[in-house]
Amino acid sequence: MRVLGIEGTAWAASAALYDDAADDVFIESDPYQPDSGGIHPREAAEHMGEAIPQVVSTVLSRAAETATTDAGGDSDAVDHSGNPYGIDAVAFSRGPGLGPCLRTVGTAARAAAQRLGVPLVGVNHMVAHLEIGRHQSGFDSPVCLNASGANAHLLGFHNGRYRVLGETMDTGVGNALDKFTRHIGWNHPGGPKVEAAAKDGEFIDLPYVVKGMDFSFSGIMSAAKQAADDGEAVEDICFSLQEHVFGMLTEVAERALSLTGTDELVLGGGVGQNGRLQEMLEMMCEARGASFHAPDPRLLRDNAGMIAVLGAKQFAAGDTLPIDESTVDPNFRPDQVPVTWRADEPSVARGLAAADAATATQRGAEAVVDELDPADEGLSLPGRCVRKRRVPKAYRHPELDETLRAERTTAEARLTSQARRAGVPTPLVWDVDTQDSTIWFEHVGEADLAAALAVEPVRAVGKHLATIHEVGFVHGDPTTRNVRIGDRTWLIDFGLGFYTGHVEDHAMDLHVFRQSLAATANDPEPLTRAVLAGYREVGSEAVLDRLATIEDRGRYQ
Ligand SMILES: C[C@@H](O)[C@H](NC(=O)OP(=O)(O)OC[C@H]1O[C@@H](n2cnc3c(N)ncnc32)[C@H](O)[C@@H]1O)C(=O)O
Ligand SMILES: [Fe+2]
Repeated sequence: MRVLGIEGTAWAASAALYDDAADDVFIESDPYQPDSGGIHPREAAEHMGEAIPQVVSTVLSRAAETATTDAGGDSDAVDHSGNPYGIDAVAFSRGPGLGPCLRTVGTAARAAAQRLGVPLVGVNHMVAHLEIGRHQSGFDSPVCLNASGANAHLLGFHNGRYRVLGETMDTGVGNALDKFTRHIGWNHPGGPKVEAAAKDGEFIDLPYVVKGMDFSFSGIMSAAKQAADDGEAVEDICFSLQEHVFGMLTEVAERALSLTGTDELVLGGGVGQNGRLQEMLEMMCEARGASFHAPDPRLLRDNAGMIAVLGAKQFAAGDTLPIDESTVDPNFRPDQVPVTWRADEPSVARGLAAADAATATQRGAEAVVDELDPADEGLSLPGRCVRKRRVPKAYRHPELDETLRAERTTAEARLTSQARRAGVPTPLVWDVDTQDSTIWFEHVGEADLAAALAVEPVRAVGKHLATIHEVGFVHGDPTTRNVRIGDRTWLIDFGLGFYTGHVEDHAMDLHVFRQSLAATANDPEPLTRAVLAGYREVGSEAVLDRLATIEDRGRYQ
């Protein structure tokens, strides 16, 4: 099967030919390069108008040549399907992206499909960014980190869709870097220039914001611009931006591996070309015994090859688009796509129960937790005891690593006790060593909630979250792995918690929990209702209203 792919969501006017028999991808691209500043949507669309016909024509010439070559000179062996190129379908990027660019590309794709007399396939650009990595790696059901210009998110296949496990709460990662470089007068794209300048930089402290598997770049970008205005060396800012921003992405990727019990990670998106980001992800995966795959740069940045490859999978699954239903969608979210081509494949969370049962030592996203004999630790305690140690993360800059481990250990010890005083079941804290980022806890519960999801404990989590919010702090990472179940429902792991009275922060806490349910539950609906019902028992209606707004912002499903 041979598919013509067309891409043009923002800056890359690109066409490609994918031949599944040879697993060969031929790509022809013509990037739009603004003279100054960032991408101007109108200029970019004009570029698409001129460049798309040319790149398509180059790819069609190639298709014509290879159609006869493939046949070994015997043209009868080629199914020309009414065209001389042996092309079976035309796939195009339907969104997300810049409206004017998408419309130009949509028109070109419809025209090509009609001219060739083949079906049209509408591809989600984000899903294409991650499917290309899965395709190349041969992984079963990986967690996918998409680090692109306009987006940044973690996705995993579950219940027929790519679920958003976590994502940026504001700008995409590439756009964040590009905004900084624009501020200091560098033109688009800024990412590669940041990478080059970072080589000579030294570490300065910048904001670092993760909430469960979600994260935010607005604070760090303002701080970076301010640092430049204050005369800090640009190399130092670039170096530190990479250490913080990619540290955040690597941390949330690790949390997603831990939550889903998966040991496969693939990278996608233009920022994925960054050597430091790849190095961090590689180191993180190696430390936890996971496999990591980053596609070649030509398939990471925007390109039609990834559109053609996913287009071929969709076409094989019968997932084609009638011309009169083929309008583009600038806000097309990855979780809106029915994943027709993976119908019976395993969920990203397939290893959950097994991973949970595996060992007495639990390797969470940031700590190693061991059950131990208190006497061996020189402690005289009445019951079972676990030791939680935040191990240094080799991928993280040592200074940042030390700060985060110390802050989180302190926060965890303090908030675990405070939640308990507010009436929320949490383990007793036996001892704390902040130097060594270690806490000794009372052992609680029989299993993680993730391993045995049920309505009653989920309702209790809703109530517990409302209780701590009323006292004035958030948990920060309330996933189904941070809840222990047994005769009661305990909250654990308050390391990302902080004091706040803001409705937005409280609602984010609930949102993080709901996201973790959607990513791992077979039937998340009743669980979602239960957590809201539990919250309503003690919490404020304003928080529930805000949750609806947050989820609307991202149009979560
Ligand atoms: C919607 C779609 O149009 C958009 N695509 C996009 O923005 O192009 P993409 O090729 O995926 O990513 C481009 C971004 O990738 C950054 N970038 C490229 N090379 C980089 C590098 N070495 N280090 C850091 N960032 C880099 C650029 O600065 C730019 O922000 C998206 O996928 O979000
Ligand atoms: Fe992209």
